[in-house]
Amino acid sequence: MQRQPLVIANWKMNGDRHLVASMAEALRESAAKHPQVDVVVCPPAVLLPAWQQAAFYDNLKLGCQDVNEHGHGAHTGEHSVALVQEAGVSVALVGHSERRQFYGDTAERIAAKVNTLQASGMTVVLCVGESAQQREQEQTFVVVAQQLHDALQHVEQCSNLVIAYEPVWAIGTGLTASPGQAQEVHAFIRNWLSDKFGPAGANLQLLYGGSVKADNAEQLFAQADIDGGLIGGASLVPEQFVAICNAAQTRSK
Ligand SMILES: O=C(CO)COP(=O)(O)O
Repeated sequence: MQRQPLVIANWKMNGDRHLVASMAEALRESAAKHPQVDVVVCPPAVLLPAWQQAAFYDNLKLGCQDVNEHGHGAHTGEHSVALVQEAGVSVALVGHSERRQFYGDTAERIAAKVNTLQASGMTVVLCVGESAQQREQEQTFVVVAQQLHDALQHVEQCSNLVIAYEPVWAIGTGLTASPGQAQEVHAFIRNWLSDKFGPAGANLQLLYGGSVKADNAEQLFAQADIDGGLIGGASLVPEQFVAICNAAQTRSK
């Protein structure tokens, strides 16, 4: 079965209403050039209403960068699944390395978030990836397998699940994994998912993230097990992001 290409913008703590307007317009204008590509934008939560107001096209969805694992209550500063859904969100990133490193996303919390999201029917984009030191010590596969195991240990069926491989050393550094390095880990992840979930696991969309730009996207997306990208810096520049969406379209041909 052919997997639909998918490109996700992670704006992190960047952007404003003007960028929402210019990005929405650029995407709308280019939509005809990437009709087979699912595009998701994950702005900071306060910009979700601005995105909701911006005109939409069929394959564009809204995402959030994180959610709280609890349903509601005294969790100052946090957003529940119900709150982000109210803002039009249907896709959530979970376990981004910045949240793992700096904002207390332990393996247990990540698993709890995955479970809460799965129960809601939202699409989970689980982020995994090794640090530079772990790669040097040849721990990449061990680390990625452990992260997958920890996050998915209570998950029995894998609908609405996407895995993003984001090597920490490639995020925001300009150091992209080579297509070969990225493919090797994606193939490993696909095997792992196949072992756990069977054919449905083997057919999940897998994304690469880490310094994807307009000029390296096509080569990365051409790899057998890479179905698209999770884009940080380049998702803040309309021409760059549109070019990356166009590169994903070539994959589906
Ligand atoms: O962390 C990322 C996306 O989630 C990748 O960020 P960059 O594309 O800026 O390296």
